[in-house]
Amino acid sequence: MKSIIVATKNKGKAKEFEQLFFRYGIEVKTLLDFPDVPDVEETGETFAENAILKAETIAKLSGQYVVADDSGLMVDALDGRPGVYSARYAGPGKDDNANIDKVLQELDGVKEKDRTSRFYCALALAGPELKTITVNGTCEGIILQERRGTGGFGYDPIFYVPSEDCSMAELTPETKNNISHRAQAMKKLERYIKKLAEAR
Ligand SMILES: O=c1[nH]c(=O)c2ncn([C@@H]3O[C@H](COP(=O)(O)OP(=O)(O)OP(=O)(O)O)[C@@H](O)[C@H]3O)c2[nH]1
Ligand SMILES: [Mg+2]
Repeated sequence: MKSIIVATKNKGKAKEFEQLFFRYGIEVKTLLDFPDVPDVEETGETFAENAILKAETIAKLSGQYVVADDSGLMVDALDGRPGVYSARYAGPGKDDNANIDKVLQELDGVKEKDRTSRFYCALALAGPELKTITVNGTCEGIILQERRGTGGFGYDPIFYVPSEDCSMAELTPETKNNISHRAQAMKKLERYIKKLAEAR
């Protein structure tokens, strides 16, 4: 296998997956390369359900091996929100900035020790003659009072990573791809990816 489809229309994720799969010599195509493919509705109640939904739908359509990512931010003081609704937290049509504003507003007055949170990533691998595989990864952090850094995407500017002493948006792409929830999940998928890479 020289290439794989990652069933995402998120440019930030697409970039990260290009780098993550490059390590295995695999080229990534995303749904940004196939603009006519309709959105897969994320009707699941969990990250894993949504990742399976996206991977299996696109695998069926394409007949190829597909990885899908469903991920999000879970804030303890908000009972785990934004959670599976992370991409659309501030409402339909709103962007990353509006989502960040909503989280900061909801945490207004909450002390640092109570601003604990984590990013969660579920990955599903689906394809011909393959029982769909799901894995997950997490990354622990603290929600900052204000934005820091310009890298990454989504909630990265307000997500402080204690082990690196900076926000996720201040990390180099290489470091984010070594420590992130997505990187942790990819490590668990590694042996399956390697097998597929060798098989074709
Ligand atoms: O700061 C962040 N750093 C990350 O590393 C990260 N990973 C996920 N997220 C947030 O969670 C949503 C996923 O929702 P999601 O899995 O449905 O993806 P999406 O709708 O953006 O694209 P698609 O893959 O479904 O096409 C995203 O939009 C982001 O708001 C992140 N935020
Ligand atoms: Mg989505």
